[in-house]
Amino acid sequence: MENAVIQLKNVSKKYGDFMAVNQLNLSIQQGEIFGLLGPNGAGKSTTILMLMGLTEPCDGSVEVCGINSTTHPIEVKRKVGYLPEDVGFYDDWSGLDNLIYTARLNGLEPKEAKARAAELMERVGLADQKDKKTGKYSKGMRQRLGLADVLIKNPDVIILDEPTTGIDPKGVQELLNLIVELRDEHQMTVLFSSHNLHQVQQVCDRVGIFVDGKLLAEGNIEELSKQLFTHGKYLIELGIDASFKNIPDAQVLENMLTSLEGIQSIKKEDEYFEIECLADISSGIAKAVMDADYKLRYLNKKEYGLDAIYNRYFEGGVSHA
Ligand SMILES: Nc1ncnc2c1ncn2[C@@H]1O[C@H](COP(=O)(O)OP(=O)(O)OP(=O)(O)O)[C@@H](O)[C@H]1O
Repeated sequence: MENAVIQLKNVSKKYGDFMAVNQLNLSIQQGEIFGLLGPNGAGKSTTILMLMGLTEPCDGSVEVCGINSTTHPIEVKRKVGYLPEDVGFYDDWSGLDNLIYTARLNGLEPKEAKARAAELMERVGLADQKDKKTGKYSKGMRQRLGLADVLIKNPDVIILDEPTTGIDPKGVQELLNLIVELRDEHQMTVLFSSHNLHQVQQVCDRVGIFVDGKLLAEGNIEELSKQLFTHGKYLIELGIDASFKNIPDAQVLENMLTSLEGIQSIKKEDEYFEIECLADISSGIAKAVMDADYKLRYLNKKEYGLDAIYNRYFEGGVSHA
C-alpha cells in the first residue's frame, strides 16, 4: 500500500521445525496506531524482532519506512523506537541523567542532550520528578520515562511490547493518553502489542488478531464486528412505543419498514425490531417510525466490542477469512 510505514509480505519464521509466524501479510500506515493482539505464544514478539531486524524471517520481506529490516537493520533501528515491557535504566541515576545519557549515545552534544532530555521529561509529565533516582520511580513513571527515552531520537515508528503490564489503572490511562497525543502531534506510527483488549480497543485505529503465528483478522472494531457477527451486513435495533396506537402490535410499521430499500430481514417481537440491512439506513428507519406515528424509544446500530470479537475467534475457532 502507498503510505505503508510497516510492511510485511508473506513473512514466515521457523524455530527449528516450529512455525512461529506463518505467511504474515500486514501493512500499517503512517500515523496509525495498530494493535497486535494475541495470546501467549501467538508470534507477536517474533514479528517485532523481525521488524527491528533482530531476527531473520525464513521467507517473505519485512520493511519499515521503505527499508528492508533484514538486510539493513542498523538503518531501521534509527527509525524505530522500541519500548519493551520492562525498560532498563541506571537505577542510581536520576531520570534526567538517564535521558541525557541516551541523548549522548544518540550523538547529541552535551548542551543539546541536556536541553532535549529536559524537554522530554516535561513532555511525558515527569518534570517534577526529573532529579529523583529511577530506582524509586513507579512502574508507570518508568514506562513514561521509557517513552521519553524512545523519543530522544525522533523515531518515525514506535513499537510498544506490552507496555502497560504491572501499571495501576491511573498510570495506564496516562500512558495511553500520552501515546495518542504523541501520535497526533508527530504523526508517528505506533505498533502496540498487547493481550489487553480494553486498552487496545481504547487507543488503536486498527487491530490484528494473531493466533498460532497467523493473522486471523485485521481491521477496525466496526469492520471486524461486521465480518464476524453480521457477515458484512448492518444490524439495527429499534424500540418503539406503540401503546397509544389502535394497532399496538406495530404491524403498520413493519409493513413500512419492509418497503425500505436495502432491508434484508426484519425480526419483530412486540415493540422491538431487529433489522438486517445492506447499508446503514438508520435515518430512513427513524423517518418511517415518525411517519407511522409511533414514538421512538431507541435506534441503535448493533456493534460488538473487541472482547466479543476476540472470544469469537478463540471459542468458535473461526478460520482465516
Ligand atoms: N528463540 C526461540 N526458539 C524456539 N522457539 C521460540 C523462540 N522464540 C519464540 N519461540 C516460540 O515461538 C512461538 C511464538 O513466540 P512469541 O514470543 O513470538 O509469541 P508472543 O505472541 O510474543 O507471546 P507472549 O505474549 O507470551 O510474549 C512460541 O511458541 C514460542 O515458544
